[in-house]
Amino acid sequence: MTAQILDGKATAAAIKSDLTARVAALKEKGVTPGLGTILVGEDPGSQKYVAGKHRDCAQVGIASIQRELPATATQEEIEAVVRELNEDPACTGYIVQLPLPRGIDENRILELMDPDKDADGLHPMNLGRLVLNEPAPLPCTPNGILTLLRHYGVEIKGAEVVVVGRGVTIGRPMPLLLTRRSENATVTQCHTGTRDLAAHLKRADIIVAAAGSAHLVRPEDVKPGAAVLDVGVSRSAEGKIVGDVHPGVAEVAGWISPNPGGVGPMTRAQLLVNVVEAAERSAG
Ligand SMILES: Nc1nc2c(c(=O)[nH]1)N[C@@H](CN(C=O)c1ccc(C(=O)N[C@@H](CCC(=O)O)C(=O)O)cc1)CN2
Repeated sequence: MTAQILDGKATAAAIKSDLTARVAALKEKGVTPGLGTILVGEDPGSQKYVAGKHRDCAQVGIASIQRELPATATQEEIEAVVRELNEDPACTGYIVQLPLPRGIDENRILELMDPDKDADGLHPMNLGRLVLNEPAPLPCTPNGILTLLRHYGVEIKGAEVVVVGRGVTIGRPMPLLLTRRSENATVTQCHTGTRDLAAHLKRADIIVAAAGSAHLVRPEDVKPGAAVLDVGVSRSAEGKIVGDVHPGVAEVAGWISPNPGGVGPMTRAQLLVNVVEAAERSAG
């Protein structure tokens, strides 16, 4: 039997349709949400993701503020743009597209952001709030994954979840979201230091593969019926996306997120949710 598709594109479209109405209601109250993006360098992937974020904004009525700097930009030059967006009243929320070029202190840039304008939920204060179980904007990819699982009725409560990867945008925050009382999953975090990845994967009801290692999760590693979310992005010689999940996993899993068309569109939708929620808070 072939796995059911966790269709991120369709689910994101439904979220955007709801947000369009909420943005219209905000505008009637005199509040126009505005998303700022800071893109440093010419990485084609990052350029594509940022362009997608602004396309989404146009669709739902959010204003766009785009700042681009060359790959040669200094720490001080990037920080100056962060300060500018902190002060700009038209910018109600913003993101710094990651990764930043080598040599730039990413953590210092994130720390400089106004936490109330942090649309990615990656400011240390907001990550701390997540640890402390306080309200905060949630990191977009992990929250998008949860929304996708809920949308398709995949049982999270009590599930054994294996998260592969420990990056700041997905791997680190994902277990924090999954182990909240509202989710109540049991999480194992695997990474390059994990001794027997296959043994962990075989026990999982839900796998979140975010290692960036092509076809790391093989069909023989997956428990029949498991939900498998493919977050990894590697590129083939022809420039096509190759995920962390081998295509043969679709014959074993109960649910699978396509890549592209799964978690990526959910990441973008969740960013818009964060922007609209921040604007709604400011509108009172
Ligand atoms: N500041 C941030 N930087 C990065 C984040 C993030 O959440 N905040 N996550 C990733 C990149 N990312 C968002 O920025 C992102 C990745 C993928 C997609 C997406 O829609 N992908 C499409 C395929 C696009 C393609 O063909 O290349 C899909 O999966 O269908 C959106 C956003 C790292 N940086």
